[in-house]
Amino acid sequence: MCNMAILPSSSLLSLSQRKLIYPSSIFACSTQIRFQLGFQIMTSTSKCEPKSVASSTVYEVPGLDSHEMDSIAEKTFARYSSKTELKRNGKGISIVWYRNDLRVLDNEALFKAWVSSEAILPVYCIDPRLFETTYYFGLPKTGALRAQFIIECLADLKKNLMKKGLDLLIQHGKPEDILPSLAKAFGAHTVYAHKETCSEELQVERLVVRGLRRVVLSPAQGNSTNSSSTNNPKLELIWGSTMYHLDDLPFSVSSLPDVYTQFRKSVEAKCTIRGCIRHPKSLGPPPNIDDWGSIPSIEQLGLHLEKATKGMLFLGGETAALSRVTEYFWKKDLLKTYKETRNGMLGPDYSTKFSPWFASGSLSPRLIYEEVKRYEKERQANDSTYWVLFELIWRDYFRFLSIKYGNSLFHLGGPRKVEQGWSQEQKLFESWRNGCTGYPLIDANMKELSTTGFMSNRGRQIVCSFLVRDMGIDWRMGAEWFETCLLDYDPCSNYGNWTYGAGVGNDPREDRYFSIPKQAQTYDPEGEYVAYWLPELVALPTEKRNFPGKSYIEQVVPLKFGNTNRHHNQSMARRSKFGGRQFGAQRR
Ligand SMILES: Cc1cc2nc3c(=O)[nH]c(=O)nc-3n(C[C@H](O)[C@H](O)[C@H](O)COP(=O)(O)OP(=O)(O)OC[C@H]3O[C@@H](n4cnc5c(N)ncnc54)[C@H](O)[C@@H]3O)c2cc1C
Ligand SMILES: Nc1ncnc2c1ncn2[C@@H]1O[C@H](COP(=O)(O)OP(=O)(O)OP(=O)(O)O)[C@@H](O)[C@H]1O
Repeated sequence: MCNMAILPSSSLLSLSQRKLIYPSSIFACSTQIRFQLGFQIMTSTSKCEPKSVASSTVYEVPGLDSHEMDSIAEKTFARYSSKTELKRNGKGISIVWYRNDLRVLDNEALFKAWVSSEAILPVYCIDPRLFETTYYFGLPKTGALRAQFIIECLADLKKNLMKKGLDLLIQHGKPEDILPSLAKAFGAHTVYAHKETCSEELQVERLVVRGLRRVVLSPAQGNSTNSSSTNNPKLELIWGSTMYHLDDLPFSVSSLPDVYTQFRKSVEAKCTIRGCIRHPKSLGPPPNIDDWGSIPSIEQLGLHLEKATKGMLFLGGETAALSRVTEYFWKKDLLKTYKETRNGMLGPDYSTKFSPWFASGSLSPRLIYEEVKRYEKERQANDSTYWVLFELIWRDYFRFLSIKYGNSLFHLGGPRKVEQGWSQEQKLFESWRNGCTGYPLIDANMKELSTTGFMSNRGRQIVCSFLVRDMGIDWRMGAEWFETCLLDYDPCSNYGNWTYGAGVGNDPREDRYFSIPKQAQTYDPEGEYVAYWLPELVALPTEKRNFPGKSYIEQVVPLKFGNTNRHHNQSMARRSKFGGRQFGAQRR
């Protein structure tokens, strides 16, 4: 085992200190104005109306102080703990292998480990493969912003496990090396973990199983019911990443409908969502361990973050996740207007911002389901309260699709094996990645992504369409850049949405062109969003900010359909050359 020095809490960067650093060449955009003077942190007590947003505003998400967050977490833990006496009936030690499920609440792997043992050893492996490069284009596999977010998740998980009478063992290395050696050292009979669905993660699962097979436990340590003396620890994988459970689907996953609406209608009519797993008050004791390892700093991971001066700053961990739920649903009472605001781009409150915590597993979608139902009972039920669940069904759908379509999700032709010519022109791609295309709406979104690790759903659809349709660039380059940057990176949702956006997804009807002039007019009519990210546009009249002409950098490519004139809208009904429709407005 190789442990790194214990991280002093002061070395966890405070929210307002973060900014992703990339090699300077990536940001070789001469017109970029760095606006780093006198920024202001917005918290829940600040007025954060998008219209009055200053270019230097930093929004903490959630916008609550740590005292309030701790109190929210404590109350939520109490609400989601078991009200009845629960009994554990196992023997020996079991291991919980934490992966993308960095939470205590509604964690079935943790619960099963508790039931089946006398002591649980929770472990997280800092897998060096996560800090290598993306598959095709050699970009950083995990950017510094997401790495920092995960570091915070781990620190918070450790704290919450300790409150439950446990701890978190941090190990540096590959799970297939670490878990068998821990199972051997502790005589653990079972390793519990949440099941993943994409090939990189599945390969690790296979290697862990292989490693565990080589460990021989004594009959007293094992979980085998037969009398054989060759008793290996087992890997027990549990489904826990979706709102609808895989086993509850009304069809086998290989027969998953290729049209989302069919999937949604079918699960809504035929399935129920399971209640959250409720834990006992204490999950202890943990096994006796002298050195629980240390959470690495961002520098120890070989990455670097610069102090952030604008945009949203997310705090990792279950405590922050539960606090954001309380803030968005209960404190700010925003759930009731979600459907009207969800296509926004500026500020923390137009949408839930739950995705980074879903991706790290700090937040369970079933808990959100229960909270939506509670809100509907205690406050009101309307289209907006339903719509959050509607979007979560999309998330489920992409997860199930990743099982049905396997690696084709990552291949150029996608699940439909579409044959089409794509460009890999580096210069064009870099102008997109760096936010130097000459189209303010694209540039602002791309700068938001690299600065904060987040981009709105609206923005993601627009920049995806621009890259694949207007530039004709290989969509996997865009998907891999998202993989590097996104705090909420999830292979299923990311590659699923990219294949849809590129027109190679399983549903041929989801093949759409987003007209930038039309999108700008509809979603940023006064140029507030672009002016926030591109301060050089602030001085322009509001109606010119998205259409700055010569006062902004030159456009790197013409638009495929229509010009950049803001009155452009006549040609919207034309069919695209890709066979797809051109969309000026909302996707769904
Ligand atoms: C090209 C592209 C790439 C994307 N990559 C990712 C990704 O890697 N990880 C990720 O979580 N989402 C991804 N999305 C989906 C979506 O943009 C984000 O989930 C959403 O913007 C997160 O913000 P929010 O939590 O405020 O969402 P809200 O609007 O508040 O929605 C609530 C939740 O519903 C789910 N959801 C909403 N829209 C989608 C969607 N289109 N697909 C899947 N789930 C959805 C998310 O879990 C989200 O947190 C991508 C979308 C596009 C177009
Ligand atoms: N979690 C993940 N995140 C990103 N990419 C993933 C993930 N899991 C699997 N992939 C991608 O799945 C693909 C698997 O490729 P691999 O070579 O193993 O299988 P394949 O189907 O034979 O592909 P190919 O024919 O392109 O070589 C790669 O593109 C890999 O990046």
